[in-house]
Amino acid sequence: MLSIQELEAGYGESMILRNVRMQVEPGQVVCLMGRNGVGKTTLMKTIMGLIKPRRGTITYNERELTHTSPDKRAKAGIGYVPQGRDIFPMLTVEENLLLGLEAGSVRRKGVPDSVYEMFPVLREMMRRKGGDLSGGQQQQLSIARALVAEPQLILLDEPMEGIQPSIVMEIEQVIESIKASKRMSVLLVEQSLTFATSIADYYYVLDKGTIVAEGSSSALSEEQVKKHLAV
Ligand SMILES: Nc1ncnc2c1ncn2[C@@H]1O[C@H](COP(=O)(O)OP(=O)(O)OP(=O)(O)O)[C@@H](O)[C@H]1O
Repeated sequence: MLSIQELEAGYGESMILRNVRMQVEPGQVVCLMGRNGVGKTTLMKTIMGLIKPRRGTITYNERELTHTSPDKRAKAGIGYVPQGRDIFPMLTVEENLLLGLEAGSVRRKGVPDSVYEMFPVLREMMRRKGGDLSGGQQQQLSIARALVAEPQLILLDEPMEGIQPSIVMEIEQVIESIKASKRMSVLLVEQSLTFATSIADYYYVLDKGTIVAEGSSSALSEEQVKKHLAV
């Protein structure tokens, strides 16, 4: 479904990603791991079209998207939840979610019930301002906002970062239920070995802008993680 070949991208003169190859198959949960600063966010942004690659191709559902705009990629069915929680603090939870509808290609008036079923707390807080939610709830809102557009592939950049363990579990459950629904693929940046081996199907390790290890998550050993991820 998503296929990346020989991708090179960066900022101005500085090339961050070199010769990146990656595949995400329909229904797969793929975990992208790597130390701080190796280029994980740069890769997610390049997939979403926020950074223009210098070389290589990005193909999605047999369509080449390498040079298309971020909104065309969103309309093609790619959802993106950036690192940090970029919700609109002055808008209500419901208004934040309705904005998510604009991104996709689905014509719908309201927030689908399935999204509130995944995040019951957002239904309870529908009329509250986004800025009044706790950090974990804002993270749930930012994932839910991407889901209302009903993407086929969702990119999640460190969704578990800096949130309390109980919310981490809720977000893991959401990812598990996305996986169980078999309607969406997930590509997420996550450092936890437990997550990578328990929920993800496949993993990639990025180091200095290139993929240095990959494989089925069930075969991911602590030794490999230590080798590639220890600081
Ligand atoms: N806007 C930018 N302009 C120039 N350099 C940047 C910019 N954003 C990131 N970089 C550099 O690109 C490199 C890769 O950063 P990136 O954020 O992709 O890494 P990361 O693996 O996601 O790290 P982290 O886990 O800390 O988020 C870093 O050296 C960073 O300093």
